[in-house]
Amino acid sequence: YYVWLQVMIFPVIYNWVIIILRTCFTTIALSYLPVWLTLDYLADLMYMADMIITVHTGYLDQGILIRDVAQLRKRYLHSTTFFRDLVSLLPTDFLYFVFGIHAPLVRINRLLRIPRLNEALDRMETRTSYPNTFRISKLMIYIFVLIHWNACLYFALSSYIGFGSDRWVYPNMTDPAFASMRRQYFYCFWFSAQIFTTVGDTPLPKREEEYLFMIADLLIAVLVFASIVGNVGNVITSLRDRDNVFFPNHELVKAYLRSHHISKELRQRIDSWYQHLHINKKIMRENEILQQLPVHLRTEIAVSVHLPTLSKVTIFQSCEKSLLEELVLKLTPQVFSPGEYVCRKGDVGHEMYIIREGKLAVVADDGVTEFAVLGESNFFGEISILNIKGNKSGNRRTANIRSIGYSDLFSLSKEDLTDVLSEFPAAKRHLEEKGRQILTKMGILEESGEQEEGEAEKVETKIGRLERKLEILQTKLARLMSELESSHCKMQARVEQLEWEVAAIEPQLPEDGGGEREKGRSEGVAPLMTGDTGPIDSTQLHT
Ligand SMILES: Nc1ncnc2c1ncn2[C@@H]1O[C@@H]2COP(=O)(O)O[C@H]2[C@H]1O
Repeated sequence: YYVWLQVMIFPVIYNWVIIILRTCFTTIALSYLPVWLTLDYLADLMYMADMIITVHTGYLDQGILIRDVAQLRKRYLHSTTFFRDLVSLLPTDFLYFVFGIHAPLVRINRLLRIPRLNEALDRMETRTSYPNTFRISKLMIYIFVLIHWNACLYFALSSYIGFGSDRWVYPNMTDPAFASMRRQYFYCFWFSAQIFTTVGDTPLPKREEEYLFMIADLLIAVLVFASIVGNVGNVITSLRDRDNVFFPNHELVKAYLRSHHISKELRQRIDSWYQHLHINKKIMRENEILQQLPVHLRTEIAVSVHLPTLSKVTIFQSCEKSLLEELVLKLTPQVFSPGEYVCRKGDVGHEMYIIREGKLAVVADDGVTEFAVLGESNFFGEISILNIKGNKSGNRRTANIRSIGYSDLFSLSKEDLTDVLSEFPAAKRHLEEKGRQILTKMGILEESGEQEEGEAEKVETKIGRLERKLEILQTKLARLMSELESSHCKMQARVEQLEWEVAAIEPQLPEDGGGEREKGRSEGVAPLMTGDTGPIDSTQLHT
């Protein structure tokens, strides 16, 4: 349907441009008559096909897609669209027999199909990846059609007043320079464009008709001019807004730095950081941008953008997809400049980092000795946030990490990491193992801590086992309770039934039946009835 809408742009624009052209420029109309007639009927065929396609196009009714043709037909036939479509296809061409073939104005009803053009352009605008370019192009098309109509009307008015009768109208056709068809159209278009762009370099009108034409044109021109300015302004604003959403606002930061007399060197570093972001299209505020989307779509986007990076990270390679999906939404992009420290030894750790791009060095306190170089898909900063048992440095950073060039990292906060790892113990063990290796190498891992940890682990396993057993026992108890309850209910029903049966037998017993009963009682037989009508209770029955 979307493709068809795009196809429909052609016949609609054709009618909007050509009908008025042929009406006003009779030479153009008559010279290419066979071409125009062919195109006319081709456009009519497309109009017809459009009506058929509309009947077969489903629509959403309270979120449900209706595709039933009977329903679709009913809806279309009862709509104003159908009426308008029908009028736009009325065979007004028969009026050629009355007004002659040189009166294409009889087809003016074809212009009624304009809503189709608007619908097509609206849909394209929402789908295009370049909405601003599209908006400007759309505006240009509208302005072109407007100038074209005005050009045609100017030529028609000139013809009515008389070509060359004064300086304002179209020059006399006897002048060979103005006789050709192309020159006629281009001159009129140029004249009309001059008015609409408010250049105002047109000859002064002489007659009242000319004044009226100019006044109407100038009024429209004001609107055209305002809409051009407004639209272009909107495009510029939306481009700036987009930049401000994608990247931190540079202008604002610059103004702040200036007002606080920040050193030139630092300002330059900040400028080059901004430059790096823009040139390499490093979007810093992904989470904010995607915030407006529903969670499932946000996850899908984040997964498709970042999963390739995450799945290259060793600890996450063996992880389930669900862990990565959870993780991916919690990552915050960060960019570090050359020579900048990501973390310094002894600082309290609040987050760990995954390297997306770039190189970072693990450096000694002298800032020169490099212990290791970390590259793409490596991670660091996990030791201080994992609470590894026996880690002498506690929650402090164990090393200095410095960015060699520009480095593009993902940071993951301690809270988010703890959240995710609580559900994925295998990944936690993996991370801790790597941390422990580094700590052992550095000699800052207490053995007793490790043993303690081992014991703690054993206790944890035992607790886990006991918890599971307790759970099983609880389930069994619940089952027994429900069985007991159901047998109790059955018993009660049985007793009630017996009561009714006894009550039914009672009146038929012989007179001395009471004596028998007394006898039975004295012999120790449990009584079934406490009175003549009173019910027995279940405890009595049990005894
Ligand atoms: N020798 C090393 N090789 C690789 N990474 C290291 C080395 N030493 C420290 N790190 C990492 O550097 C990080 C500094 O902060 P953390 O102590 O939180 O966690 C540390 C480790 O992830």
